[in-house]
Amino acid sequence: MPDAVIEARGLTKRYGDLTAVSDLNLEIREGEVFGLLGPNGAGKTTTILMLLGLTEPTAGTARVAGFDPTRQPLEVKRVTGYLPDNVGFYDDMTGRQNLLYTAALNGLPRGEAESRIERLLERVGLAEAADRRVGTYSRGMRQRLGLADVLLKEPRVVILDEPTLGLDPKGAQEFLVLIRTLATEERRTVLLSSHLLYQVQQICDRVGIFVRGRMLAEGPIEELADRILGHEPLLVEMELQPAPAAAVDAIRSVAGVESVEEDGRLLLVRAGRDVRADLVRAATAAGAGVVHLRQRGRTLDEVYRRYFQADGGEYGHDDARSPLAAKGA
Ligand SMILES: Nc1ncnc2c1ncn2[C@@H]1O[C@H](COP(=O)(O)OP(=O)(O)OP(=O)(O)O)[C@@H](O)[C@H]1O
Repeated sequence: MPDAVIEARGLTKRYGDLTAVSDLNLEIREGEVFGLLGPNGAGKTTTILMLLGLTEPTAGTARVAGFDPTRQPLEVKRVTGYLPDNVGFYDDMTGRQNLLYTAALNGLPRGEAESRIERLLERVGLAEAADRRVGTYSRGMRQRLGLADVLLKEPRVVILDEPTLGLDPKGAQEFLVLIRTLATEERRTVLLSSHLLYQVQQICDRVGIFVRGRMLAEGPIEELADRILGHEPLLVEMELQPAPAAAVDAIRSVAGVESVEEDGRLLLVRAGRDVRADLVRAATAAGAGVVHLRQRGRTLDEVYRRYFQADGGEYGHDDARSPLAAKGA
């Protein structure tokens, strides 16, 4: 791919017996937002550290803006802004002072630094809090200051590790919109990692699903859904109260319904087409009340779960460790 800004070929990292990243192949184009998605310990941070030249791969190669992170770490650093999952600032200094400090470290002339910082503080929504001590900032404000810090050197590539971690839903949403503009308005290339599929999928052009060091699938979310759920029947769960036997028979005879199973108080209806409206009509006509109806499958939730199951089913729906448990977080 000629215009790939981030590239990995067979990238592998082993720590003793543990393979943290296994044979990763990846190409991210200019102006693209790519989400590396997977549960804790999947190997996302290790991948990022290899791309930044902060840890050496055991095998394989990487390129960032044409540079080899292992051999040319300084060149990679010059064109890449990195926001780690735990960004550090001097708490006794104000937001503006922290940015001035970074600008000085990067050798930016004072006048240029001041005007750039003014614009960035405005952009990340910190203009009013700029002269407050960072120690008084919320997690969301620190993240926004982190983004301003990353953008100071106008990087071509922006890499963010778990950028929405610890943010409330509104803060996360605002921060994601800000990240999206880096690609859409400025053609920067963005790689972010997250275990919160629901949060980040909305701004990613493509995602890679990462489990135990391996990228199991990669592409736009809709394509992944088609690939894994493409020809499957729809599954609808219903709860009826009252639930006369005649209603279950009526549901069975709705055109397109392939099977009806009873699972406690739930009816699981499998169908070859979207039969939801017909199910409600049939049940109601037979004297039932529909108190719950939900379509299972063909949702992102299902796509994610299937990839984990395909990998050995480590995570179930109700497992607190499951990425799905964080849904809506
Ligand atoms: N320096 C190290 N030495 C030994 N093992 C390590 C080291 N760094 C990471 N690992 C292991 O490599 C695996 C991948 O870790 P990594 O931090 O890349 O995962 P992650 O997907 O970023 O997860 P998290 O969201 O928890 O940071 C984990 O099993 C981790 O324990």
